[in-house]
Amino acid sequence: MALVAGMRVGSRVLFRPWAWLPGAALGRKESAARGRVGARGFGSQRVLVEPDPAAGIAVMKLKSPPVNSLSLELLTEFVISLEKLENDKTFRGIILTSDCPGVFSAGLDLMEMCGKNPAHYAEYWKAVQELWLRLYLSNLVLIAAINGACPAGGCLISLTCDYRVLADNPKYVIGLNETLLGIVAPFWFKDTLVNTIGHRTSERALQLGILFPPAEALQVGMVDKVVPEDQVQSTALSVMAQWLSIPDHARQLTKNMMRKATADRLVKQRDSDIQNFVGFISRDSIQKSLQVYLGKLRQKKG
Ligand SMILES: CCCCCCCCCCCC/C=C/CC(=O)SCCNC(=O)CCNC(=O)[C@H](O)C(C)(C)COP(=O)(O)OP(=O)(O)OC[C@H]1O[C@@H](n2cnc3c(N)ncnc32)[C@H](O)[C@@H]1OP(=O)(O)O
Repeated sequence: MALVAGMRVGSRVLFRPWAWLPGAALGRKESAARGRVGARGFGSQRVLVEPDPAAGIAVMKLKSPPVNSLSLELLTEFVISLEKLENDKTFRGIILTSDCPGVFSAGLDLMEMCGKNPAHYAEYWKAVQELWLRLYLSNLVLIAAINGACPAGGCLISLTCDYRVLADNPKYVIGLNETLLGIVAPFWFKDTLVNTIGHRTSERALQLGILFPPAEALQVGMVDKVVPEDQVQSTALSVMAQWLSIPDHARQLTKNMMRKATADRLVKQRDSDIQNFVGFISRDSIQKSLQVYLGKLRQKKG
């Protein structure tokens, strides 16, 4: 077996880019929970996993009501489920979707970024980085079945997937809307977007914080297919079949070739990226902006 840049070619699991990342190792309890997934569903409180070993795929459903905001707990459970599937050779692909009606994910949990201390912000940001790195460089085919609104961090998660299917509902907007909150998308959010929709469209979308409705999302390439709501899952399954018809080793090496440089940019500066986040989010002006935004979200109801 040849070794290419740390990847063992000839076995199904070609690369585990996170294995050497600081802080990537799971604790003993979590490690013990790993193992073969088998045919029964597994998962955790916030991440449901429905395996189909015969097909070599699993459907992963985010289930953190009301809006799948990416709390520290959800991020942790997400990473654990992902690693379980990555480590089980039965699985070649994951369909990522939501169990919360009308929302794929509301993005990063604003409560994790408001009124906490620097140590908490650092821990939180490290978890956000970790999930992005694992998703972005995953060996598995990832298909996002986007069955709800998909702003900011929710959009980022979908952008790490190899293919995005969006339900045709005008409420299901998608984009990196950070500027609308008075915050700035970090460089690796930006890079992920640029790699998907190109520089000029990203520049406009990021500065204006555009949340694209389905037809526009399709037009700019933010998603690959828009289908009626009741066809999202079946479309994701047929797209998956097409991607799984490609030999794993060739597809995985190609994916790595396309994505590694982008991931490496973050890997090389994880600590400084955490420090930037902590410094930025701790500013009084940023805390005020987030509070105002949260207030508007709550008022919307009343
Ligand atoms: C000098 C340069 C330095 C650069 C350094 C850079 C350093 C980094 C900078 C920081 C970057 C940080 C990046 C952040 C990315 C993000 O993901 S931020 C999150 C953005 N998310 C949003 O804007 C979405 C907000 N939510 C919504 O729009 C809606 O909730 C929805 C469309 C998703 C769903 O609508 P609906 O079904 O009507 O539900 P709601 O009634 O609105 O919400 C229910 C409930 O949930 C609460 N909630 C909603 N979103 C969030 C969230 N993201 N986090 C926490 N909580 C959320 C909402 O307030 C309601 O709560 P209550 O029931 O009222 O208590």
